[in-house]
Amino acid sequence: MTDQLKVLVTGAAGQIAYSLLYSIANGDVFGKNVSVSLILLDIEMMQEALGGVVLELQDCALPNLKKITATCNVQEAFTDIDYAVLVGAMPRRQGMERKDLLKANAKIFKEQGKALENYAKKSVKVLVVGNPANTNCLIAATCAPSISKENFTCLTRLDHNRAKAQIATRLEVATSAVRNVIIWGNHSSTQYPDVRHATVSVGDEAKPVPLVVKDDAWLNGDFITTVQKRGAAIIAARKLSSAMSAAKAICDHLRDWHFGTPKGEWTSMGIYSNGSNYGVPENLIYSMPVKIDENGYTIVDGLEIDDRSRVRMDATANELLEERNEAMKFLSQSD
Ligand SMILES: NC(=O)C1=CN([C@@H]2O[C@H](COP(=O)(O)OP(=O)(O)OC[C@H]3O[C@@H](n4cnc5c(N)ncnc54)[C@H](O)[C@@H]3O)[C@@H](O)[C@H]2O)C=CC1
Ligand SMILES: O=C([O-])CC(=O)C(=O)O
Repeated sequence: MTDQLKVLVTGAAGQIAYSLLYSIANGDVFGKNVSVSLILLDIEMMQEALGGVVLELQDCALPNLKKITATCNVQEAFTDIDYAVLVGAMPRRQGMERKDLLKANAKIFKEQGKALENYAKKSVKVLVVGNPANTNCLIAATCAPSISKENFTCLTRLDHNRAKAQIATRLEVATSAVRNVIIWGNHSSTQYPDVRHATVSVGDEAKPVPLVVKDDAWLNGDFITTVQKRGAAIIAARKLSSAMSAAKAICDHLRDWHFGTPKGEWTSMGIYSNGSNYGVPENLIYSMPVKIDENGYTIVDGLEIDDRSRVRMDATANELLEERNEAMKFLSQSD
């Protein structure tokens, strides 16, 4: 494993980045034995504020933080990077769905896909956070054809963590006792949070979540809608979208991708579908359960899908197909 990493964070003057950068720079994500060069990209207008973020990072006096580069220059930002954490994008406001952001944000991911193609290492690992995350990720991957599609992922770990926390709260157990929830599909209100294969530790035993919860009406109803609508609930309360929990989820996603998932556990990531798993159409970024080791991620295959799940998984795929149509129209109309 390399002992030096170049990590790009876009939207670096924004609110998610403010909660994220310390953890990356402190070694909580890539380990304490790795020195990190942080590249912070934001638009020109935000450079003064970004300068303040740099001052604060310096003042943290972190031993692993080798270098900080703050820039609005895309070529400088993307050159030779190992990780691209693409956060920079417009957030939604109350009353919007995440797909309403596609028009505003698609051009960012087109430009950054091209920058990945032209300047990044071919082994770069890309995490798209900016919404609509799945379709922005597909745009970036489409614009970077020489980089393996497997290297493009989007963040659904926040939804995964939300699902886990809902179950843990309901059962009054630690979140660490709940394993193997799944988020299927789009990071949107059509996502399907699935606990049919999840377990909860009771004493020394891992028991199926549905057997321990003993309330299928809740599991098929309020549990699902709470997770689906959690982002909107946070916006309604804060008048700003989630940032602390989003940053934590980004760290979880990156750490698992870098070091692997714990033995016996999977996680949820938005990944490229080649059409071979769970009836998900080809050429979508769709959230699925994955296990990760030193060879990369593998989709957890062979889980039984019941009729009710099938309907939910297809509904979220259909929404992604609609978003893809809009995105491809945008790509073909713009140069
Ligand atoms: N996938 C997920 O689970 C989540 C996704 N999000 C999304 O993350 C995105 C960022 O959210 P916040 O940090 O709260 O927004 P924010 O508005 O606080 O920060 C966004 C930053 O991106 C910058 N930016 C805009 N265009 C850029 C470009 N072309 N290159 C580099 N930087 C650029 C802005 O200047 C701003 O500083 C939003 O789209 C939000 O909806 C938020 C929470 C969870
Ligand atoms: O809801 C939003 O717009 C922000 C987000 O993606 C989330 O909190 O999951």
